[in-house]
Amino acid sequence: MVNIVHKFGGSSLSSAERYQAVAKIILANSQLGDCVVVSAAGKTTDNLVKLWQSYQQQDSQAVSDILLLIDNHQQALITPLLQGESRELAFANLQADLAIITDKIQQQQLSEAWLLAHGELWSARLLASYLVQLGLTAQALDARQLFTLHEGQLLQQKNQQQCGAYIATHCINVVTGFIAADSQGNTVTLGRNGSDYSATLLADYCYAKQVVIWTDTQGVFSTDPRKVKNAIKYAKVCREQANLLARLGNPVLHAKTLSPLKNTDIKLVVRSSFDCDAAPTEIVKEGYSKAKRFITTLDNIDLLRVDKLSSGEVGELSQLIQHSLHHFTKAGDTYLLVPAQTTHQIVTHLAGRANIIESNLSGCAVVAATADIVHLGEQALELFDKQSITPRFVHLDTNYVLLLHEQAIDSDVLTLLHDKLINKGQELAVIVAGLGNVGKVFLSQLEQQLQRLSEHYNCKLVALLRAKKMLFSASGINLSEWQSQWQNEALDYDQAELLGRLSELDYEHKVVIDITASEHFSRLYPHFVDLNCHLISANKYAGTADYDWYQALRENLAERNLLWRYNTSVGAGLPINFALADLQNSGDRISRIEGVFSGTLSWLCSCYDGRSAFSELVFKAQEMGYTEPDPREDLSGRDMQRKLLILARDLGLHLELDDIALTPLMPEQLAAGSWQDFIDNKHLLDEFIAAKAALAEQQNQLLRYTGALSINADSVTAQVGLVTVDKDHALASLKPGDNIFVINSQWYNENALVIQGPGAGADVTAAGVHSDLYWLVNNLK
Ligand SMILES: NC(=O)C1=CN([C@@H]2O[C@H](COP(=O)(O)OP(=O)(O)OC[C@H]3O[C@@H](n4cnc5c(N)ncnc54)[C@H](OP(=O)(O)O)[C@@H]3O)[C@@H](O)[C@H]2O)C=CC1
Ligand SMILES: N[C@@H](CC=O)C(=O)O
Repeated sequence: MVNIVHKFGGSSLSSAERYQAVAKIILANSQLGDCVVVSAAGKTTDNLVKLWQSYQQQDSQAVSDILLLIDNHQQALITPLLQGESRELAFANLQADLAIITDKIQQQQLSEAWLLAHGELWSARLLASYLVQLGLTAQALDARQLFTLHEGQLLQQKNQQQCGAYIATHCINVVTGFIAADSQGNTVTLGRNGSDYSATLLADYCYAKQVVIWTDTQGVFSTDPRKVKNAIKYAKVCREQANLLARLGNPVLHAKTLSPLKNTDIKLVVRSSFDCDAAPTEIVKEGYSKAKRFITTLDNIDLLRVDKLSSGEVGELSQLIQHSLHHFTKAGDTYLLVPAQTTHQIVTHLAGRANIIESNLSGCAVVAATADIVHLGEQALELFDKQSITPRFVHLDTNYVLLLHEQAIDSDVLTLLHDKLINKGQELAVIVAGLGNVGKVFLSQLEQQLQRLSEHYNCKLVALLRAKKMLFSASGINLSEWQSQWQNEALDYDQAELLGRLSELDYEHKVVIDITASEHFSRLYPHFVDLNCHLISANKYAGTADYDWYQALRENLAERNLLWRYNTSVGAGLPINFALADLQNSGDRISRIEGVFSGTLSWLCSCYDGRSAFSELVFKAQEMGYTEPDPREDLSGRDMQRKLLILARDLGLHLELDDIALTPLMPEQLAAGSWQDFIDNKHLLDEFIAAKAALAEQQNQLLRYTGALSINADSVTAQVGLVTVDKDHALASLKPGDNIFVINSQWYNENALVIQGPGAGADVTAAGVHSDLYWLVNNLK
């Protein structure tokens, strides 16, 4: 059974290295029975077209030059790819083909389509032989055996039978794109982008599940990414919009390509063969994706008014000029938008029924949801007015607006237009994990905050996750009644379901906000990144995971242009990460960070005076929401050790957690066992602290838990642990619960930069997570 039909265009096969890359893709993404449709390699079709023209002009010198060029090019592909007998056979076949072509030229019997077909034939033969050499079972198939047209119409039943007969289930079928046969067996071509069409036809005839168009762009973008740097690549586009874009001249997909998929469930995917890791665009059935916004530019366009134009006729004209055409009705008249170089052909064909209304115009079409289109049209006109661009023709339709002018739209104007019309329409899906102490406060402020953010960006809360349950609503959870929605609709927590739901989310951006304290959840970050999610973490586990994992995560994020904020993982809401980033970005070199980085330990040390047991204070700190879910994470010094590691890595240091020396604030035997075991043995903690405090008191000193990171030219040292300080020391008067970060750098050398304030607590931490979300939204703008 055919599972996938892959299609590789000419640029994907332009060199021997590209063939190798394509073979790798096939190896990784195919199973036996799948089809691979190929175009002519690199510039082969252009060369064959030149050969045809030279033949027609009877320019024999040019004919032999081009034949030599073609021969050399094919040899340059065959030589490095094939070895031994298969290389010899490929050379022999090529020479035989060139001899027949030469013979037909001499006999004046050359036909254009037959000649052009060689490009695809050579690609299919070479790729199939190369796959066989790599150990795969593969066969090359000539699509003239599969697709027959009679008077320009596909013979559907016959073609389906032929596909059934020739497509083998035991091998990879490498099929020539672009070509078919007529009912007499003569070669015909399927026109511009014909190979894409071959792929979707084949998928339809073979009941394939999916067509993957491997190309040199990464997918379908909101506008031309070569002209607008921040063009958005969409993960999903519905067929109706893809069709409209194709008719309006968007080069990624041709309207014809989509036609065989009508009324089928076949998935169409556009992927880059040059960057296989890049997320693709999926073209989905109506209703499976929300309408997106696009600006597609038009150049050298003529506008014709045509009497009584039927849709069938538009198809015929499109076939005639080998180009998609768009027609529309305005005030009872039918208009046709045509590439200026084809106007003559069309006007002649329509024999007096077409009038040229405007010629040689440029402009753009803004495509969007019906509800937005009037507003977007007005905004576009306003912007053009400011740029002194006067429209010659404007047409507002249900899901697009067409604006044609004399001046071409340069990339500066297109960027402005894109910022104004497209970026504003983007949506961010917010997924919140963790509804504990901090998460609940964060959520209680979210409705108001999303309102505020909506001035910059549309954000919707689409998922809430807890340890055992999760709630999804792709269209947005109503924040004023999320509790009842949770009660009625929350599902059992299931990791596969969670990842599946995230992958289905049809938003321009997604962010997972991790307010759990779960190491297991942090281990899902690479999956979230694969699903194109930005990350915000209050959770410290990912930032302190082993270095290789951490580094791979960072690299994956960077490759996908995704952002990761984790300001609250150190110092709760204090802007410590901002400050360090700022200093480094301004060229400063940080040499030391020291201080108190635990709200819990700060509060415990400051409040302990021996009058109440230390363990009672621990329970109080837990109640106040300062501690980690298991307060031993704080008492062990581990939480503070994690914070120092996060800061160290932010300074570019390649440290692991255990590179930071640690002395705990509790006896070692309390670390093991359950929290109840700890409670049962709390006297051990009380005695441990009382003894330390008494010793300190003898020196007229106090207990403090501090950390320090020192970076010298030849060494880095880092530790967290219990110290004693004089009663007049700055740390002695630290407000209970406050953190303090004392930063020395090249510029803050003698006189350190100090950041101080509450370092734990649900309110400040939730505020810090909101600050990260605000930062993210601003950076998405
Ligand atoms: N408290 C503070 O002052 C500060 C805390 N932080 C960090 O914020 C995070 C949250 O702290 P806090 O709110 O106090 O912790 P809580 O223990 O109060 O809340 C943790 C939440 O995470 C949920 N959870 C646990 N495992 C998973 C999982 N696998 N998937 C989804 N949800 C899960 C829990 O679910 P359930 O409700 O079902 O148990 C709970 O809702 C921690 O990482 C902490 O280090 C950072 C700065 C300051
Ligand atoms: N338990 C932590 C909370 C913040 O990270 C602390 O006390 O600092």
